[in-house]
Amino acid sequence: MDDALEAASEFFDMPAERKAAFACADIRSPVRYDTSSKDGISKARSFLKHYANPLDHWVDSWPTQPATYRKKMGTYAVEIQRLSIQLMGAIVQGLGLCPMHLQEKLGAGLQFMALNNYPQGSSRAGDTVGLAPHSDIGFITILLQSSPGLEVTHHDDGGVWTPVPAIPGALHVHLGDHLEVLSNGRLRSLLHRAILNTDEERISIASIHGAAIDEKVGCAEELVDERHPRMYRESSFHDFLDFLPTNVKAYRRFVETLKIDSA
Ligand SMILES: O=C(O)CCC(=O)C(=O)O
Ligand SMILES: [Fe+2]
Repeated sequence: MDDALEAASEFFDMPAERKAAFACADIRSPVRYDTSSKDGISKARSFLKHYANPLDHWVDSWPTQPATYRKKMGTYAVEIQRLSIQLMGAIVQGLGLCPMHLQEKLGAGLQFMALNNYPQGSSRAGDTVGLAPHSDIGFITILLQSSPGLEVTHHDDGGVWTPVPAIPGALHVHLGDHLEVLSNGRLRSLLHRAILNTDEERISIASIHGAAIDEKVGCAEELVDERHPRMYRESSFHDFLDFLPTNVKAYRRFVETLKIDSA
């Protein structure tokens, strides 16, 4: 975990032109660096996003500088992917589904990593939010943060934000839109955001785990019955990417757009 944060930090410390080599307007690009977001809120954040599972398929597109990047981030990615499968096994079992449900699909599934770099914030400039509220696609997100900044809200809390402490050696795990769909609404995806620290810059590494890029995710049949009608249409990660550019002005969780109108 320390090595992963160090690799991320060394990447962001590189001169702007080196990092700009990974800039790409196409959100489907396997590697993408940017210094701004389209939402008009997450202005201070810069990020590097890339796929990671299976590692040997993607690692050749990763940065070669800093020299240890591929080794350090690759080791972290493989361990986190393994952890995601263990956690998903427990979650699936907790839903009363067969523990083997999804195991194969997850092994060949999506691992999408977002390395985020937030500068030190200045409350005087009113610069407090580093990343606007959103939920993640995928089943679960495993997040590592160098210092506090992640905040979460319960759906019924009316916009009360709770900071997630940065405990050394701890990972934060939250649920994504596709787990809400899979569980037919028994679980809900988590709205979260990042705020800027006034005393230090911050790095977070979010690893999103889901079904393969083109695989449609729907409600588990075992969780659909007369008392629990199917609540969501099926969708893939690709469908999510198609939706993203349309979700700029008035943000909606992707999963909201999948709801089947029960009327
Ligand atoms: O920086 C953080 O703590 C949050 C990052 C995040 O939510 C994301 O990359 O999806
Ligand atoms: Fe997120």
